[in-house]
Amino acid sequence: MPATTSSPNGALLLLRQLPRIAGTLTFVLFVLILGQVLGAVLLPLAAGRLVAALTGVEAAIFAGLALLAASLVLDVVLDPIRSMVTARLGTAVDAATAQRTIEGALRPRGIAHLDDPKVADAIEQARAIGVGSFPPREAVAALAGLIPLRLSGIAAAVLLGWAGAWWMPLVLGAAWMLTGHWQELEIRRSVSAHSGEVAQLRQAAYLRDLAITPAAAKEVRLFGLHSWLVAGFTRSWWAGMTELRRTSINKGKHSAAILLLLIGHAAVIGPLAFWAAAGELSPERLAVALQAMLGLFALGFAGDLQWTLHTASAAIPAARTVGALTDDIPAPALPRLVEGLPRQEIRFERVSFRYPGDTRPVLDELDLVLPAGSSLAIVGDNGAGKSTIAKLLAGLYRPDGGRILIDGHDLAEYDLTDWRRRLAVVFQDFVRYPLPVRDNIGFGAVETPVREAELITAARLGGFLGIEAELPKGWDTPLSGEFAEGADLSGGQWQRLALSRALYAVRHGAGVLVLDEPTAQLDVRAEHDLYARFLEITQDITTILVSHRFATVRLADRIAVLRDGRVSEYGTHAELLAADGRYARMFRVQSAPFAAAEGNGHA
Ligand SMILES: Nc1ncnc2c1ncn2[C@@H]1O[C@H](COP(=O)(O)OP(=O)(O)OP(=O)(O)O)[C@@H](O)[C@H]1O
Repeated sequence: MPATTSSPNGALLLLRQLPRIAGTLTFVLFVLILGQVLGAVLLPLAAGRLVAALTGVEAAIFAGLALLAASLVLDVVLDPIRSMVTARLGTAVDAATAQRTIEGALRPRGIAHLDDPKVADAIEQARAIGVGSFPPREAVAALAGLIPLRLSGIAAAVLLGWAGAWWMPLVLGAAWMLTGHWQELEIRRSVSAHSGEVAQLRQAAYLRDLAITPAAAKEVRLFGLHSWLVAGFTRSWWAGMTELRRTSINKGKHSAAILLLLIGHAAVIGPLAFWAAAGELSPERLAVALQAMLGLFALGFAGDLQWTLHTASAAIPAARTVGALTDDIPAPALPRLVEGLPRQEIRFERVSFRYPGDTRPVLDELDLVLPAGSSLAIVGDNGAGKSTIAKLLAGLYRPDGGRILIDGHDLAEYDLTDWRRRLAVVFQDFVRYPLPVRDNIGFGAVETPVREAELITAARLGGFLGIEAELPKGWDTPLSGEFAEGADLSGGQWQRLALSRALYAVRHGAGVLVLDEPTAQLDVRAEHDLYARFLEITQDITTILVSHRFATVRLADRIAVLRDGRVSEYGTHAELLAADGRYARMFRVQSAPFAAAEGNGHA
């Protein structure tokens, strides 16, 4: 999963990308910037003419006033337009950065890259959280301020050379540029040192979200976390920002910079004063030269503009890193799996797997066979690797060793797009989309428009039918209390919805159904109803059922017990009970309270 190394200079990268992101807007902005610079050039010339008028050259008054008016018009009239263009360009850059990040994060066929801390960091940074909520559009605004500043500094240098002497801008310009460069280096060092380790700001963002989003609202109140959250957020935020703002300049260099600038100015003012006193420099030229000399500061350190530019543009190389994420094998290079598989079996052959960064394998040369059209329940302790099997089957991770064979075809050698359409999976941590019910179910086959009849059939099989009738807008109710006429569901209702989504996918051609703890949140009746429909649901398809409930497990044709990364027992419910191994013991433990209750009832 190679990611190109990111360039630390986001500002340059931003400048290079601007014409590609929004060519016309960039062009307009640069024309406006030139207008602004022209205004800055005209101002000292106007002052010169006006001084000339005051000292007797009467005709100069008109030219002076005209130049002054032109300078004001360029500044006053163009400024709001420039702000508008800058804002629109900034929005375009934000959109392009977000799009690049989204595309890059979604590109790899698996999800292992999301477990890679480097990629996770780059994603955080590209989201512009890492560097203190400075979105890239602020870098565009800083750039739009910095470019005219620098150009007007160059223009001032030319004027100083013309009005004073050719060497003056060289001496003073060099002093400003050198001192500015020292500070720029400090800023860049600070941004690149801290943008990579943004733990404090990430922590602050997490605490903020805990406080303001519904997900944790219940527990935050129950545990009385209010003060803890506010104090924690404030501490992390300021710690992060202080770190980020720490652009300390070396004291020796700071003194040298002040001395250098003092010498530079003295070297210019001295001769100007001397020449003016000696009558060798006209008052007009003196006025222009002095104004231009003051204007040269624009070549030096630009404080917050530079800081914002480097901080806010840090998201640009990060987005490039994420945007450049690739798959090990480009998807188009892989052949497509034959349609309608499996017809014979799904086979895990000596499959080993450990999560990125983990040392302990979850699966260790696991062998497992599931005949097509039948159902298999997988049982095992918490953390045994049951859900991991589902993730590997969906190609979300690749095995480190061994093969997953679909009718003899190794999944690793095929384009997964078609295979994933064959899969309908309800993960244990399925997503609760805050979208209309219709979409929540329709996501099972997103490429076809949702038809009412299919929606109803899937909802009936999943046990959701009837719940929609109680919702404010029926099938079109957004499933979140945060929307007008929206509603939230109970845990069990969400589970029925997720099941309906998977069964909707089955009705659209998915031939393998994977249910990870499908009854964990169902009430007794709903669970019973599901069992009653189990045969109808799994008819003609291949089913994998992960469950801790033996009443669910025993519905399956075969059962596999997972232990130490391998299958330790395999067979029908009756066979495994007869074998009197671990399965039989677990079954007895779970059914004991019921057996006792029944016994008491009969007594
Ligand atoms: N994304 C991940 N990154 C690192 N480790 C993970 C990840 N997901 C799961 N694990 C680890 O892999 C092991 C197997 O997890 P898995 O979810 O497959 O277990 P399980 O058998 O489904 O457990 P349960 O019965 O609790 O649902 C666990 O030790 C877990 O901590």
